[in-house]
Amino acid sequence: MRMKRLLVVGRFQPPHLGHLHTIRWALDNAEEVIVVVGSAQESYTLDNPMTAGERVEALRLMLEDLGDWCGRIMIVPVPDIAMNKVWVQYLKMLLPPFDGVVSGNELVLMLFEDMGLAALRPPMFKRGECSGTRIRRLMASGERGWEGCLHPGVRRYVEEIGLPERLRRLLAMG
Ligand SMILES: Nc1ncnc2c1ncn2[C@@H]1O[C@H](COP(=O)(O)OP(=O)(O)OP(=O)(O)O)[C@@H](O)[C@H]1O
Ligand SMILES: NC(=O)c1ccc[n+]([C@@H]2O[C@H](COP(=O)(O)O)[C@@H](O)[C@H]2O)c1
Repeated sequence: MRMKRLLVVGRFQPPHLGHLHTIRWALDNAEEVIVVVGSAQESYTLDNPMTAGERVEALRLMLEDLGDWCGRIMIVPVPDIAMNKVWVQYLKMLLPPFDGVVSGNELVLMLFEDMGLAALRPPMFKRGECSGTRIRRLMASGERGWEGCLHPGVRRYVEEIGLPERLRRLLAMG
């Protein structure tokens, strides 16, 4: 049965084609999708180089391709909290009502299941290539090979904000 509203949770550092695949999959399973930009307080670190605002902007560029579907998607940045047990309650306070989550993250799936909500694991898309960790590692070491995992709009955007250079400098700082 199609649900009313599902969350897609991630850090989106940066948003890549695997994420686009998962958001499409969530839209097949729910009338509306809320893309939760997690760890919104983080920026300018090797694991979380982009600000929440930059991630929101990049996601919007990527989701433009979904055309009319865009009206069914909300993007909400959410800072982390120290207490995992009440995280889903915290999301309930911040967001419109939702039926469950789409995620490949074990902790996220467990926290939603324990609250009696739907916890759906999406199929992976080119996981070997489309991984935030891999993309950031290549950028930080000045290598190419990450471009094909990004939507053209996101590719242009990360070059505009100087993300590869930011990662190189963060790596050099140690
Ligand atoms: N290649 C992929 N195909 C489909 N879905 C993906 C893919 N990569 C990530 N996802 C989905 O996006 C969610 C959030 O992912 P996240 O932002 O952690 O991306 P990531 O590439 O795994 O990043 P990182 O390597 O930095 O942890 C995951 O739980 C998963 O559901
Ligand atoms: N206690 C919390 O704030 C809490 C718990 C579980 C997941 N999260 C967040 O959800 C997101 C999950 O995304 P990833 O799958 O990219 O790790 C992360 O930003 C993570 O920090 C936060």
